Amino acid sequence: MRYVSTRGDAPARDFEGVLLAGLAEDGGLFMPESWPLLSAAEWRGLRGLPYPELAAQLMARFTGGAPDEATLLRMARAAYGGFGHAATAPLVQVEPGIFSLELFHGPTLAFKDMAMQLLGQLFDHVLEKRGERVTIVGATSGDTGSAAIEACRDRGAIDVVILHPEGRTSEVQRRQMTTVLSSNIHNIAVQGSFDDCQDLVKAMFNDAPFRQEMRLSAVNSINWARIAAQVPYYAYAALALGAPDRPVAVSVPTGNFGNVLAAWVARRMGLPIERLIIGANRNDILARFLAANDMSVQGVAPSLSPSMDIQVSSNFERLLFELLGRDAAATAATMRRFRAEGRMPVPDDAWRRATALFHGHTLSDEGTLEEIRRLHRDSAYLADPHTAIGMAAARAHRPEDRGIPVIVAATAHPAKFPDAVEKATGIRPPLPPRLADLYQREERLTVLPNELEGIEAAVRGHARRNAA
Ligand SMILES: Cc1ncc(COP(=O)(O)O)c(C=O)c1O
Ligand SMILES: N[C@@H](CCOP(=O)(O)O)C(=O)O
Repeated sequence: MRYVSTRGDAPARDFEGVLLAGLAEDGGLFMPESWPLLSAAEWRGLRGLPYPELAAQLMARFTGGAPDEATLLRMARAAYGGFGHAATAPLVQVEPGIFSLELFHGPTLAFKDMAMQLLGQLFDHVLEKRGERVTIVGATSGDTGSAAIEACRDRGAIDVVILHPEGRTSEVQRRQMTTVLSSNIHNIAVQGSFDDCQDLVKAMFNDAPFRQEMRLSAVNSINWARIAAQVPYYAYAALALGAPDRPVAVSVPTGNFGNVLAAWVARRMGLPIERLIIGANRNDILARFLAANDMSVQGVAPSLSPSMDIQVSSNFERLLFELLGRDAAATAATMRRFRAEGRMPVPDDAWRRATALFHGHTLSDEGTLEEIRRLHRDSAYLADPHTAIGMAAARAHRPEDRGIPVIVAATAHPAKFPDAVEKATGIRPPLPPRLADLYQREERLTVLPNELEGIEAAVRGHARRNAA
């Protein structure tokens, strides 16, 4: 299995090369050269498998034998063994035809653990095999950071530097990152937005000498391995609801477009996912694109669902590449114009193809609170603000055929956003016992302006051991 860049000007790599490289050298994102397709019989054969076995079998379709399936299974068992639910990702019926796929039973209480716990194992395996070290630089609006930190803390061959937007995460999210005092973990609060943090990360990757010197690697969903490891949970839910013999729809609260892209990949692999519904908060660039082919950046505004306070959705480039018929030169030119002008010129026929499958829905903060309240009142279900947006989007855009169930990605535990949940329901969800003293723990972080030079200097300081 080989991977190519969406911008067509970087060497193709194998899975392990893609894992370590993160972003392609031409600034593009890696995509499989061709899609692994499973027959209906093969999908049926996966029904009822425990989650780690399913994950290992599907990941093996992307690794091309390195790592092999037996190694992947060992990793998946280790990755998901510590989850707080025996099913790993339980599927809960919330109302007729609408199901919550709970992806928040991992150590940091958000869906990021589903991929990141496996990535921690993968990095260890590949780095040990090659006798190499890496410096992981990541951007977070709150959840990727803590999941990466938890997965990589105290690992000998990895230094981790996470950038988060100062003051724009929930307190629980910030503390989950900054209270990990392991010597290989470093948190930088950037005076800017998540988009600024993500730009800084991409700029570090595009600075070739720095990238080489620091041996940079990525844990954001720009790294294909993240997307691959998010595919199995959609298969797990769809198979449980009758796929491949029954179509399903999926609704995903969306920011960087990684999670919904993983559902799209599952469809590309042959699962009958009939509709993909995107929930957005006021930072609704994707919903505006779907409604009117208006992909224009308007500046990031804080909301009650801070993990989705994103305007530039990195993974959209992967869908664009497909919509443009895998024309890498056209993808690169479109991305250059988007960066220069803040507006993405998507050809009309490509936009129409996107709208045939994707539906967008925007919810205000008031609407989010109302949805949390409604879910609690009508279904006795406590949802975090991100999940609530996915639920509202599912109800608004579910297929007309009510026999098609909608799987809603429940992306965070309500205890990560206790203020919003309490405001809506009067209930303050408690943190699990292992995090009960989170508010008393010592924090360590550096606050820096949104300037590449200073951030690179900080990364260099933290990652000295990696210098070539
Ligand atoms: C809780 C939560 N929900 C939804 C999202 C949006 O997911 P994605 O960025 O993959 O679109 C995020 C951030 O990624 C998140 O942390
Ligand atoms: N919401 C995310 C933003 C980064 O997304 P990623 O999927 O690209 O890592 C976060 O919580 O950090």
